[in-house]
Amino acid sequence: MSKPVTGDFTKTAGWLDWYTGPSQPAFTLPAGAVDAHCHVFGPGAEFPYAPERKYTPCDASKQQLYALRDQLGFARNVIVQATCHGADNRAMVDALVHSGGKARGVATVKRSVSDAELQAMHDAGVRGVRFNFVKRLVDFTPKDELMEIATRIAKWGWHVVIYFEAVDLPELWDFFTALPTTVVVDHMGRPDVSKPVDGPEFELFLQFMRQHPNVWSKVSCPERLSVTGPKALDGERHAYLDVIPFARRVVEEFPDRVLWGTDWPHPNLKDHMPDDGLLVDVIPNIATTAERQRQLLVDNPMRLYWPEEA
Ligand SMILES: O=C(O)c1cc(C(=O)O)oc(=O)c1
Repeated sequence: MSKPVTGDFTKTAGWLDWYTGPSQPAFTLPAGAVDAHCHVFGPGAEFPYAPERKYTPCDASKQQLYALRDQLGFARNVIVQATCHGADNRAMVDALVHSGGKARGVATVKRSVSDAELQAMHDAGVRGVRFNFVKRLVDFTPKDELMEIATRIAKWGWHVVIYFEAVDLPELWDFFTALPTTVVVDHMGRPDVSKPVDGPEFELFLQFMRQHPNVWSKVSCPERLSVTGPKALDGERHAYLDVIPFARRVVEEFPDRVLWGTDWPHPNLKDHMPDDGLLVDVIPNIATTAERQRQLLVDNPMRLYWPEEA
């Protein structure tokens, strides 16, 4: 893979660029596997980063994403609008239309979005909107605006992706449970994995899924959630052992409502940048049978993003 650059923009201090030359995973992905959470950044010279962004990344282009897809053995991608592009979805949509049908997307929109714009995004392959509640990433959007958007996009059969921190779930519960669509939680609602997997905080998240069959979860981002590692670097094929009980619990209880994604190019990691090949090798530790792996990587994402083929 080519090296990361940042054209016209200055990266946030301490920014870690994505890992070049990832390992070949030891785990062979099932045929038709979907990387259901990844991003494109710019390139900034072509698709400028949003003025209201909270970080400036290195560029991570569609060509670089698709090279990674092919190397790791994924068949398709779901490209999630990154907050550094705000509600300007051009980079993500451009990646979709140049994917040869192998990518679908999740957008960020404002109340002012027109039906014609939603239809154009649908035609390009967008199938959801993302609502972000992580305070370091976005400014606050009133819940009535978000509910209005959710009600509108439901007409296109889209779903809502939510990103929040575990401590904020009680306050957001009423809003989340009132959403009229399928709801997909990013990165298991960011559990604090130094707390017990059977403790009250993670139990609340499991209750959220148990009580609401429209709620799905991405069991992604061990590299972001891990406290004790070991890191997916230097040939380590048993990485992030502290996150595995959390992800495995979700996969075992809700096998038909889980998704997995690389999260490439891994925005805002401060500690290390994982080798994406070694990150793929975490999958068989969280989905431990061939059937669970096929549900996680093929059946579930196909049902949500390519229902016409599933
Ligand atoms: O935790 C994060 O920093 C992060 C950021 C973004 C984004 O900026 O869109 O997306 C993610 O999935 C995770």
